[in-house]
Order: sequence, then C-alpha cells, then structure tokens
Amino acid sequence: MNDRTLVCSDVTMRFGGLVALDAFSLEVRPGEVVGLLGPNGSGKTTFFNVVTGLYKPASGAIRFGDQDLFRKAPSEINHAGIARSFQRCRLMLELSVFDNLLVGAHNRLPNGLFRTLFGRKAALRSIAAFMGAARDLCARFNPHIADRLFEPAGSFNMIDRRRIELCRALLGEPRLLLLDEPSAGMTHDETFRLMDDVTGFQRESPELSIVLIEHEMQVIERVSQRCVVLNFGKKICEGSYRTVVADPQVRKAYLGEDA
Ligand SMILES: Nc1ncnc2c1ncn2[C@@H]1O[C@H](COP(=O)(O)OP(=O)(O)OP(=O)(O)O)[C@@H](O)[C@H]1O
Repeated sequence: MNDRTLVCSDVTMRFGGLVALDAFSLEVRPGEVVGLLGPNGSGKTTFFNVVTGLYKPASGAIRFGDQDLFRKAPSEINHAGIARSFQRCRLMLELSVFDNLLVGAHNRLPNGLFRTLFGRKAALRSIAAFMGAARDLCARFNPHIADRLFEPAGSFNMIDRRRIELCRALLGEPRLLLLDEPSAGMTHDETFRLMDDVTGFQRESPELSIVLIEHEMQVIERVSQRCVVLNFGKKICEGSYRTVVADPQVRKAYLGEDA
C-alpha cells in the first residue's frame, strides 16, 4: 500500500497527573500541509514526541499508511518515513555539515563490525553515493551550503543551520515531515525565506506531507491548507486558517476573549 496517511486516533499522553494530550485525533493526508497551533504548553511538541516515538502514550492508535506505529521505537518510525526538526538547533556545531548529515543517515549506511572489516569497498561506495545525494539536496536549499559541505556547521548563520537540519531530515526521503517552530531564533524575513525553501521542495515532492508547529501566524496562513488548534491537550478547532482564527474558542484560548 503506497498511501501514507497519518491517522492518530484518541491519543492520550500523561506525565503523572498532567494530561498533555487528551484523546487527540489528527489525520494528515499525502501532500497536505497542516498547521498545528495552540498556546504555550498546549501539547503541540508532545504530539510530535509521541508520533516520533520519544514519548510512549497511554492509549490511542497511530497508523501511517498500513503500518501500526503506536508505541514503536523512534528508529522504526523514522524507517517508516517520518522525520522531524526540533525547536532548538540540534546540529553538532563543531562537526562539518557532511558529518551532521551522515549522523542522520547512520542507519541507512552499512554499519556493524563485520561490514566495516569485510565490506570496505561497498561501504566506501555507499558513502560516495550518500555524499552526492547530500550535495544535491543541500544545493536545492542553498548552493552555498553544498559548496561548503566540509566546513563546521557552526560557521553557518542561523537560517543555513536550519536548512542543514532540514536536509538531514529530508535525506532519508521521508513521506511526512514534522517541523517544530522553524521560526525559533530567526527573524521574520528569514522564517519566510526558509518556508519558501520548504514549500519549493514540496512542490517537487508532492507526496510529502508536513505538520508545522508555528507561532508566527502569517507563516501558518501562507503555507498551511488546514489548521488544528490544541488547548490543554485537547483539539478545540480544525479548519482553514480563516475558520480557526475566527473561532470563539480559539480566540479565548489565545487572547482570553470571551467565547
Ligand atoms: N517530559 C515531560 N515531563 C513532564 N511534563 C512535560 C514533559 N513534556 C511536556 N510536558 C508538559 O506537557 C504540557 C505540554 O507541553 P508541550 O511542550 O507539548 O507544549 P507546546 O504546546 O509544545 O508548548 P510551546 O508552544 O511552549 O512549545 C506542558 O504542561 C509541559 O510542561
């Protein structure tokens, strides 16, 4: 089955007595960009952590196409075609861009003692192929990064570091990309440029679906086809950007206005 629709049903995640996700359901179809909104502490990042296997939910169901991903290990979920970015930069700044990309691909390249000792030629071939793919992907985001593949990630500015993180996530050819607040630490203009890169990439890979957590509402308005709003772990609204920003419950959650 090729369809890679993410279907999360009634997912509940607790931390002791705190219910961070409360029977939360969300469906993301191939090629969709869904904005995940909500005030601070409403459960957005927890949802990403649950989908990617970092947190084990108490109950619910998570399917991606025909695969059951509920409570699966992060590596299995990544293999199934789900990749993510983090709110804070997770690059190893003293390592080169290439090494950072390589770390993200370690489970796709030959590894293990036997292969290292006896499969050196094959290993070198796959690293060379990986280098070509990494260079091509970086060039799609910014040719400047592709030209400086062996320079430390720390020598790049913030927007390029974000691009490198995106390349690391995209090199595994995921079908679903979870973006956790790409605007964090960037200017308004940089955020827009980065999101233009992402949407440009998606135009060439139309099956890729994206869930975007973002506080910059203009970004959400510009890129998402559908929005879902969380408050205290519960879904309080779903629909187009226009629908959710006009919704009384959403306005109350964000602005404290009367519903
Ligand atoms: N590992 C954890 N242990 C205990 N509580 C946690 C943990 N992770 C998240 N929480 C709690 O779960 C709730 C939801 O947090 P979460 O980080 O998902 O919110 P968020 O909507 O992503 O917020 P923000 O927009 O500020 O990033 C919060 O009350 C938070 O303190």
